[in-house]
Amino acid sequence: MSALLITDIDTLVGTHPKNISVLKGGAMNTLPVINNAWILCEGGLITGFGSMDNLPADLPTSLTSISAKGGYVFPSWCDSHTHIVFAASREEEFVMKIKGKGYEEIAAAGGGILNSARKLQHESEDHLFESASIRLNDMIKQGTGAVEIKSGYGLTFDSELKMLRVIRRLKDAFKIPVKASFLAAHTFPEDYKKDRNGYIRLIIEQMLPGIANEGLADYMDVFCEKGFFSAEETDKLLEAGVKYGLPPKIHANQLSISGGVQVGVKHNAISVDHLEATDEDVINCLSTSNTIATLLPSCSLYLGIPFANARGLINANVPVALASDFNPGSTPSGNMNFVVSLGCIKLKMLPEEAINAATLNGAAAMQLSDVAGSIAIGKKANLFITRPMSSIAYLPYSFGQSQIEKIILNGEVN
Ligand SMILES: N=CN[C@@H](CCC(=O)O)C(=O)O
Ligand SMILES: [Zn+2]
Repeated sequence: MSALLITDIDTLVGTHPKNISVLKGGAMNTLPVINNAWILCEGGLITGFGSMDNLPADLPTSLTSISAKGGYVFPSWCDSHTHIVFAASREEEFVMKIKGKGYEEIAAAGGGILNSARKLQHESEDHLFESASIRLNDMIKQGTGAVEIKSGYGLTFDSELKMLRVIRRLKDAFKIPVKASFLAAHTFPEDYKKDRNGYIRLIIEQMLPGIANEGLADYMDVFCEKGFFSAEETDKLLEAGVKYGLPPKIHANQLSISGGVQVGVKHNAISVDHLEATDEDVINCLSTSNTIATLLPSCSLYLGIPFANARGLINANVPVALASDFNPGSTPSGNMNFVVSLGCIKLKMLPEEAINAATLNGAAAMQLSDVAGSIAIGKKANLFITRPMSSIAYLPYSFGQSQIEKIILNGEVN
């Protein structure tokens, strides 16, 4: 693999000191840059960067050199919350929503997650891998360079493991870091609607040991929400997950104050995600923890539900991450450029805050801060080069349009 040198970078963005793994509160507004810069990648890693005035003379002999032609270079987006393994789209529900039906109503009528679970049961592992690969390639073209993917459309022992095996294949096949979350507790399958404890036992006594045995998951996820899993049920599930070495990353407070944040924090969740419903207790609870608040503004936009209180969280010194939530029901989009724009437009995050939330804090929400999320020596050389832009703020400002010209993965132009 030859080394890659990128020169003539108008602005190299996100040159945080390597020891900073997550940004909280006021620190989220600090986005260090180098103007008129170069960056060197060797062996798939960032091995040097600096100002063009100090371009080293002793460069590797086998070197590919490209000019950024006055564009900006960013660390790739770190999308820490997705559900991209699914069997089929759900545009029939999209039309129901246009006609006025709500997310909970559609779910109660057998749509929603159960609809996706029905569609996934008979889908082959190969087919799921192929369709998820197409989605992941699209996301990479839009600047994503690290991703978390959830199970949760299986809801049976075989189908949950099938989903997790697909995620493992994605881990092996793609050049970007991929993390897997086990989300059998996404909803109660039809057969267990009247036997909730039975399903929880199935997860704890059969699925978790099976998954641990094959090393298929990195995290335990639960949809803690009215009509789905209660705080008490979530507590039990997270405790079991921790016993099998799976730290929690959970869905909390999407539709109501569910108690999920408090339960997540109790079990040292890496992140609690959604938080469209938030009150003072939730913010206070997070502000005294190390748990990241992962906000998913594309979901709010698509479902027409409230946007999370990013300002309240940042003001309370909580680390905030932004992610896509790409899934067939509530967010059929994995475009992180758009997520960053929504972070600014609807969550009132400053461009620097939104970019940090979608890079370094996204990496932290996948425990990947040592390899991704900023421009630092030794991190993976997953980057994107933009067109020339007038400022950093132009990126989220030009919403719905891509400024990305080139994708670099593992130090190679893609
Ligand atoms: N809320 C739970 N899970 C997904 C939606 C799943 C679906 O509707 O298929 C989410 O994060 O939005
Ligand atoms: Zn989700």
